[in-house]
Amino acid sequence: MSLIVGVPACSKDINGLLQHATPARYGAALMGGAEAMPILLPPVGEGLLALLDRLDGLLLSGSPSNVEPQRYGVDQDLTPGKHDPHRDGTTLPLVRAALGRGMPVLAICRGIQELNVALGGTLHQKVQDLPGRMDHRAGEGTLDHCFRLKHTVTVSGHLAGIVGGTEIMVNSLHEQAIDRPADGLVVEAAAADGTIEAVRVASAPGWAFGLQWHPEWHYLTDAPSMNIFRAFGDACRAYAAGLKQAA
Ligand SMILES: N[C@@H](CCC(=O)NCCCC(=O)O)C(=O)O
Repeated sequence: MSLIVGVPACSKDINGLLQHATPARYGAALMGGAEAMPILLPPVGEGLLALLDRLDGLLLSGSPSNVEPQRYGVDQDLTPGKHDPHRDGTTLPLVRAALGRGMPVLAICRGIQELNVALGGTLHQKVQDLPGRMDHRAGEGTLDHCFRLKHTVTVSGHLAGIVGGTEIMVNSLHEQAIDRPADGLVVEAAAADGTIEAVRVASAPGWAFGLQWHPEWHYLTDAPSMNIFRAFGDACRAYAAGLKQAA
């Protein structure tokens, strides 16, 4: 039976109509890399938790929108107008519930930021404005340019075993990043400027990682990216089998 991985959508105004959407490449990487079927989850809030029994994994995708700062106790909003409260109101409770039941979670870019906030951590709102930090934004140009492998990250722990090394090149398309990691998160990748690039949810019973970069963009041509999706698919298969055994 096919694995089913939930992908919460963003709430976007497209041509004057409120729509639920996420880039198709996340589903493509789930099918091609994890051998799982993606199912787009509308960002309708906590009611979505009722679907968790039907899912074998959860992928939190990237998005140009930022997590609302008041959700991590910060009043000053440095990116007004760049938020998606419907998505925040869905992904934060959803990822907590998924982690609690040991469901595999792969959180990418905005996803790692949601993961951290959901578990009680905080974010930098404009990393490029911090002293000593690189500009982690994509810059201008074609999509291939924006998603190019841009800087190295030093990888450790379980993730180093998954990607097959302790130093890899990653793309970089973000202005926000983890400031204070939530309790229970283990940092397993960092950029040379100290920016946290990956975490493992050590406090979760299941396979759960957050990545600040986008492995879905390179999953066909970059071994670390493919390894991440294969490991996620293996974790989802084991989770699904375990639930069947438990049933
Ligand atoms: N908005 C956050 C997260 C950035 C992010 O997810 N970038 C990817 C957007 C492009 C895409 O997914 O197509 C931040 O800026 O830190």
